[in-house]
Amino acid sequence: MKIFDTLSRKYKTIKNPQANIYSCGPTIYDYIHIGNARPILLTDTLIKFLEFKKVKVNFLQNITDIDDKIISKSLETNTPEIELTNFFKKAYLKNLKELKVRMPNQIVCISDEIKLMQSFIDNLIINQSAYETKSGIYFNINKFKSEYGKLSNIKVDDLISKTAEDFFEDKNLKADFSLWKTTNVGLNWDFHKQKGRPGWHTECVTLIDNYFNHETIDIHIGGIDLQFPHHENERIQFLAKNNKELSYIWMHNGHLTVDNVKMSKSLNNTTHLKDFIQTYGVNVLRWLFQTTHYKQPINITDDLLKQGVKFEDKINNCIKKLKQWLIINEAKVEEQVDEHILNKFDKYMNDDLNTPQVLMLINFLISNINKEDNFKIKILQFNTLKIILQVLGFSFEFNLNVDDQIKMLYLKQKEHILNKEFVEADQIRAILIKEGLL
Ligand SMILES: Nc1ncnc2c1ncn2[C@@H]1O[C@H](COP(=O)(O)OP(=O)(O)OP(=O)(O)O)[C@@H](O)[C@H]1O
Ligand SMILES: [Zn+2]
Repeated sequence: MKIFDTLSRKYKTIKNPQANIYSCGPTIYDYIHIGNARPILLTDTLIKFLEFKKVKVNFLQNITDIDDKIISKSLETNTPEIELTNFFKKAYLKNLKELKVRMPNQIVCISDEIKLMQSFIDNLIINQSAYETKSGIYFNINKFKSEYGKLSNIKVDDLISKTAEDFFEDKNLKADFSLWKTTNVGLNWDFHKQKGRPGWHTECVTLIDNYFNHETIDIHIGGIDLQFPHHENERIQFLAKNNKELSYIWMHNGHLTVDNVKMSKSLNNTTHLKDFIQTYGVNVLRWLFQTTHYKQPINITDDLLKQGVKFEDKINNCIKKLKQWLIINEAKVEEQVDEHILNKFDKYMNDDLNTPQVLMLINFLISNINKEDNFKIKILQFNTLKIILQVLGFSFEFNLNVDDQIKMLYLKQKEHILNKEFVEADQIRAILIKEGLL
């Protein structure tokens, strides 16, 4: 499969029978919003497709439960950090369940691996890629001037004038980022005779380094806003410690926007995922993300959401009609699939997850199924549609088998309608709606 790699700015191919994948998880100081769900569902679609292709996936995700934003929220709301992060961790895991994602093989909270981070940092100090000052421990960018900035196409000299990293007098270079912050505010640990906590970039890279045995992973995923400084800083630390690339492919998703502005907590323009799911359901969200190539931004509008609801209705109606058709024609469901269409699906997905093209294929299949009279072709196409929808993570009532009693009721209801016995027909109608046949 071909995927665009942000580092080389080229398409790269995933060929191995096994893939190690890391996706930056959320910082848990609030409910996640639907923008945050974009990298989650991108990772899910990618993994479901790779597994469909029989690739064995090992997927690791972190949960950032040590962070400045968490400390601020804890102070603001007068809630202990641990209470706060426990609450939002539970909410996050519930979100993953509701999204019906392929769960990570491991989910690791940063606070459970502080020792690992300390030993990772010690490694960098020993090989002079990091240095200690009063305010903390910093990465020594001077040592990697030719490598640093490659992922985000930034030159170190430009960075020094632009960087937003806090400027501490005791850093060698303004752009040197912190691996460990000396502080006694918020949760902290003893390290090098000072109290402090790890920096965010070190949190992620340490997990990757440890859980994937210091080897280059296959795919690293995250939103485009993380490309710099977060991913740049992850990459350079891994390179400094292991003298290898962190990831073979860096995959970045575009933003979900509102009025063409990034959906973001700090801008107060978010819709919490839990609220979206309650109003629209997960299928509409998956559809929304698949309408556009994952690298492109998506601007969310009421009109777009209406189209998503229509898409879901269209599939539900197709399934209902097919069930009715099977009853009337006393036909049995068969297993065959349309290999030609599946090959097309494969081709589009192999092409850097071209989901917009796959959605067109789905629409084509639905209209074919609806108008097809030939029993074999109709079922063949439905089976193919079902596989495609499942790989894309959609949930529908795919089982076409109908209980004998419900079949009889359906036939009876048709008879009542024919005889103009509308009261009786309506009574049965309510049952049939409940059973998903009407
Ligand atoms: N509007 C968005 N569209 C797509 N992806 C997003 C959006 N906002 C955040 N992400 C992604 O969600 C993931 C989790 O990020 P993180 O927890 O750092 O979010 P965040 O930066 O706190 O969100 P916010 O920007 O709202 O403060 C990251 O991969 C990030 O790139
Ligand atoms: Zn990360």
